[in-house]
Amino acid sequence: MAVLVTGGAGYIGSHAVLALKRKGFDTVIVDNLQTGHGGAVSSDDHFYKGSLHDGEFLDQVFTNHKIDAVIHFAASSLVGESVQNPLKYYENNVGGAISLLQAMERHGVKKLVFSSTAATYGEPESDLLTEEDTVSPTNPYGETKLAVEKMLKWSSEAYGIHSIALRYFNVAGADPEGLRGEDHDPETHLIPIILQVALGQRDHISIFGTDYATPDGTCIRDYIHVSDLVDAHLLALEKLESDPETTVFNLGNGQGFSVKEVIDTARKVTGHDIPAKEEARRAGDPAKLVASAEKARIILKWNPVYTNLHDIIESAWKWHEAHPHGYDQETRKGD
Ligand SMILES: NC(=O)c1ccc[n+]([C@@H]2O[C@H](COP(=O)([O-])OP(=O)(O)OC[C@H]3O[C@@H](n4cnc5c(N)ncnc54)[C@H](O)[C@@H]3O)[C@@H](O)[C@H]2O)c1
Ligand SMILES: O=c1ccn([C@@H]2O[C@H](COP(=O)(O)OP(=O)(O)O[C@H]3O[C@H](CO)[C@@H](O)[C@H](O)[C@H]3O)[C@@H](O)[C@H]2O)c(=O)[nH]1
Repeated sequence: MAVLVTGGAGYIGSHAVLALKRKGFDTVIVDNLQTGHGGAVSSDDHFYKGSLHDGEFLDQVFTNHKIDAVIHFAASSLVGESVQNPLKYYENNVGGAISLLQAMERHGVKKLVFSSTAATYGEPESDLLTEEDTVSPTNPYGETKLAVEKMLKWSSEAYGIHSIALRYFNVAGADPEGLRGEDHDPETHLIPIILQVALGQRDHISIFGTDYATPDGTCIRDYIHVSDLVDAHLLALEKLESDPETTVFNLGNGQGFSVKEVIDTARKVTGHDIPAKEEARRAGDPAKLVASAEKARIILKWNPVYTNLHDIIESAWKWHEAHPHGYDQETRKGD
């Protein structure tokens, strides 16, 4: 029995594949490499290059392998881009999930773990967001993820496809053994951009907005290490095995850091100056997103290891120093 990982050549998906294999699972990867990398796939992986939108392609994958469960990472996932091009997000995230669920239904696969997001909440009504808080996204990306969560609820009732949606807060860091890391092109995420400045690949980091209602005026986010994050997926698979209830969990560290605090911490980690320029707000950004992950800690028995921002940035820095051009120089498979 294998776990199908959609988006398994992407940042988080490739770390999940490693974690699954380290636990002895057989894995199958589906990815169209629109933002993923052949270099993030091992030569011995079952890798299918193609799109979720292609039902016949998915049928082939589900026919070739006995798939027991799916972890669905494949999506478009940039807040700012989603405001500029919302239909791309509805097409890829909602359309892709529909096509995947239809294929699962055709092939009798009943377990799904879904990458959802803190962006489903919108402007928070409380300091620590729980799964009970109001969901009211401030950007199309969050809307599409919320739409999929709702589809999953109805698909559970109608087709018996049970799922766990994991609402990630801001994911950062790299595989502790250095085998995978974060490489987006163009990079838009705060921590890797800061590290590109430290590497001398950019002159400065832009701080998007200094007039938010936060202590230093910059946005606050809850950063979570990718290894801790993927561990929760394995626990979610176990939970679906023993108790197939469709539900949602937050994944974060419960501690918020402002953009300025992240830059300061990166200066300490890297020993570089990292010049910063204050600029206008980026559309779609809520002021503050910090998780209560109590539900995951209690029910999934999830116990994150990297609870310190310094350690998370240090782990990302090690990968960036070792791979200053990301996966570019590395062997690609499946191109
Ligand atoms: N990075 C974060 O901080 C964060 C936070 C919350 C949620 N998420 C979610 O986690 C998931 C993974 O994010 P990531 O940062 O690894 O992004 P990523 O862009 O690195 O990975 C996404 C992968 O999916 C593939 N893909 C996209 N559309 C596809 C399609 N139609 N068919 C086949 N493959 C397709 C891409 O090629 C890529 O390899 C996404 O669903 C994202 O919304 C990420
Ligand atoms: O050059 C930059 C890049 C980002 N930021 C700010 O840094 C914060 C974090 O931004 P970023 O790293 O782009 O992450 P988010 O926009 O918070 O979104 C990430 O985190 C979400 C969960 O909170 C996920 O759903 C998204 O997929 C993922 O991209 C935001 O306030 C940005 O405005 C800057 O000030 N300068």
